[in-house]
Order: sequence, then C-alpha cells, then structure tokens
Amino acid sequence: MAAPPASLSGRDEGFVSLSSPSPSAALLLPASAESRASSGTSGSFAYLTIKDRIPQILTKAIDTLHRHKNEFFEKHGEKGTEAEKKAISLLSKLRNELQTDKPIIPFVEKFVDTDIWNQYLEYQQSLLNENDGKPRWFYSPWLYVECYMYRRIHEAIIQSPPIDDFDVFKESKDQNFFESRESIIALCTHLQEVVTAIEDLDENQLKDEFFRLLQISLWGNKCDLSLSGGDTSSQKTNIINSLEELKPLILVNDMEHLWSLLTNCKKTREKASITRVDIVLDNSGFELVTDLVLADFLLSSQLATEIHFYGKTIPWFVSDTTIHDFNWLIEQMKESDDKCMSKCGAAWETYINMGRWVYQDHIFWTLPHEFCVMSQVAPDLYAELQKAHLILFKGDLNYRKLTGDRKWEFTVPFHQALNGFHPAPLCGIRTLKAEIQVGLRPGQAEQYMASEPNWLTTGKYGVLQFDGPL
Ligand SMILES: O=P(O)(O)OC[C@@]1(O)O[C@H](CO)[C@@H](O)[C@@H]1O
Ligand SMILES: [Mn+2]
Repeated sequence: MAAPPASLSGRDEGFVSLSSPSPSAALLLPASAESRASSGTSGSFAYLTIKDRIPQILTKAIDTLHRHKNEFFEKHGEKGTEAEKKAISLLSKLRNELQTDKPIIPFVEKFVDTDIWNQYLEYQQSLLNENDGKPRWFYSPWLYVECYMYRRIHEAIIQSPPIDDFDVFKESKDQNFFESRESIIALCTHLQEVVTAIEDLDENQLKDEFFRLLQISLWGNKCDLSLSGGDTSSQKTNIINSLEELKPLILVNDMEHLWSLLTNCKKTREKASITRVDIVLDNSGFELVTDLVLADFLLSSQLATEIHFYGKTIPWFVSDTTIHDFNWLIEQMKESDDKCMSKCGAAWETYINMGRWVYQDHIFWTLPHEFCVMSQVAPDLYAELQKAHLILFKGDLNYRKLTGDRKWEFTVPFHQALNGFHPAPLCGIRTLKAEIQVGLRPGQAEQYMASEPNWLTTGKYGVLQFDGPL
C-alpha cells in the first residue's frame, strides 16, 4: 500500500506567497472564457466548458450526494442526513454563482492551501483595472476558474462533516475501471508476455516495446471524465491493435529522445546507482493502468530503477488520481479473477513495498499556478523533481500548466513555452483537449484547422513532447 499523504500542514512551509510570475510570462496572459468566446467563436472550448460542461459536472456531483443519502444516514444517523443536505446546498449555490457569472469569492474553510488560494485571488484582482470590477467566472483566466471550481467542490465537502471525506467523483472513476476491464486484461496479458520474455529481447525489441507502451499511455489519456462532463469514457476496444492507425495522429513524437536518454542512463549506470523516472499522473481508471504498465516495463527492462508517482491530494477534474484511487486500483488488480491482472497487481504491490515505486502527494498539483512558478511557490516540490532523470507529465491539464495556458503561437518552441520550468528532462504526454499547442512545424496547425475546426479539443490528436538535452 502506498503511504497515506504526509500531513499536508508539514508541506505548507514549502509555500511562499506569490506576488506575480516572472515579467516575461505576463507578456501573454492566460485567456479567459469570455476573451476566447469574444474571439469571434460563438462558443470557444473554454467558454463552453464554463457555460455548459462544469454546471453538468456540478449537477452530477449533487445527484451523487443525493443517491448516497441512505448510506450517510446508516453510517452517521441524522447528522449524515444533515451533512448531505448542507453539501448539496453549498454545491447548488456554487452552480448558481457560476451560471450567473458572479464574482469569485475567497475560501473560508481552513485547509492547508486556503491562504495561498486567497492570495491567488488577490493576485487575479491585481491584474484587473478599477473599471474591470472583480475576478469573475467568465472573465478571469479559464485555467484559474476551472481549478477554483474543483477546489470549491472540495470546500463544500469539508464544510459538511461527517461526510467531509466523501469523493463525489469516486463512483465515476471506479466505473471507468470496471467498464475498461477487457482492455485492461488485454494490456496486462501483453505485459506478462513481455516481462516473461524480457531477458531474450534485443535492443530493438525493447525499444519497440517501450514505444508501444508509451503510445498506449498517451491514448489512455482520452479516457477523461471532465471532458465528457462526467459521462462514461472508458476504454472499450483493445488499444494495442490500433496503435499503427493512431500513429499519424501524434503531432509531436519525441519518443526517440526518451529512448536515448534512458538507454544512456542504463549504459552509464554503475551497479548501485539509480535511474529515477517521475510520472505526474492524470486520470484514474484505464489511464492509470496504462501508466502503471509503462512503469512496470521501465523497471523490468532496467531502463529505470525507481519510479515516483504524483497524484492529487483532493478530488480533481472528475477523473484525476488520488492516493485512494491509486491504492484501490492496485487492490482491485491484485484481487482480480483474471490471472494476468492479479499477477500485475501483486507485482505492483511488491514494487511499492520494496520502495521501487514511490507515491508522493503535494498540494501544489491542485493549486491554480502554472508550473513556471513552482520553484517560487513550492520549492520543496521543485527540488524533489530535480532528483529525477526524466519526468513524464500526463494529460491535458498538466500540459496547460506546463505552458501557462497562454495563447502561444503554434510554432513557439516547447522549451520557450515552459518559461523557465526545467527541473529535469521532461516529456508532456497528452491528448489535445484544450485550445493550446506549441512546438508544431510551420503550417502544421493550419493543415488541421482547415479540415477539423475542433482538432485542438476533441482528444483525437496527441503529443509526446520532450524538453531536455538532445
Ligand atoms: O488533464 P486531462 O484529464 O487530460 O484533461 C483535463 C480536461 O478534461 O479538463 C479541461 C476541460 O474541462 C481540459 O483541460 C481538459 O479537457
Ligand atoms: Mn485529468
């Protein structure tokens, strides 16, 4: 079992108040829903997210609380029923604020990051001039209001004891896992075959396998419940058979760089030293299985000797992985009636017990800050990431935070868009689900825009984008 999150209060000494990010970053401000909406498109993705998808997610959360009413009563008596009513009324108030574009309000419930969130609201206010009024849902940067919304859901729950540890998204995350069973079995069967034969694989076969599992981890990112507005988005087909047809949909493919970095580490590594790969996780369910399968291969192939995983400290963007999801999934695998799934689950539990897989929590991952200010806001986390030989950032939200969710030109180099965030060689692995992409060739974006106006937000295309010494 991965250790429960260290007491978060122990983390807050790592925070410093953020006045504003580096001046160069201010040249391009993250776009708000309104500014994207007013860019002539009646419903930009950001606008539609705030206007339609988030209210839908809130309604589903309210419905989930309602459906657990009896359970709360059985567990906690009248107090449980009262708590359920209170949480529902807080979420309904949140939905109304959002739908009527009310000003963003400070957090009131004491939690490890309450002050830093309220400082960030003041910072957002400082960016507005007097006639702009207050930060608002449709006016403030999309990245901020979307993160704020999920943190408000968490506040509503922690204000409703004794159900203050309830995860309103757990059912959807678990359902995604169960509905993806066939694909998970296929993937685990494949991994067991590879691990059994691994001693006999030559360099090219290892490389092919590494590339195969990287692509599976990429396409696993399509299973995303916040994009689907909380509707099911499990993996129904056997993804291994579709990699060849999906390959042209990879717009930036830096897998060769990852291979040469890790094989270099392996060749030059002395007996006792380590090669550490950090994986900043995204969604639980099928995507998490693809990440754990990749992590298993990294150890089995000796491309790495230690994997560190980062999850979310609170329920986040519907499907994101918390430590409870991480432990629950490994337990489900271990207890599965499918022998390959149970073999994987047992192996993964052993990796954790041996300390070769390490699960880490940090509240920074559920703050609204872009990653280029991490070294100021969470210097302890930045120092931790600097210990890695390679960091894999999974998913679209991480990509938005890596690039500051700014309206960069499509051809701006990824290194520039990182705006000084270089803790270690890193790779963004994301399917495109937001209106931001950098590091493309001249004319490449125009080619997709012409044929598919929504190419940036359907999750159809993906990137494996590397930044580091070549
Ligand atoms: O990080 P993930 O799970 O790949 O995607 C997060 C996401 O679903 O949330 C936002 C839409 O609400 C977008 O950034 C993106 O579509
Ligand atoms: Mn996610």
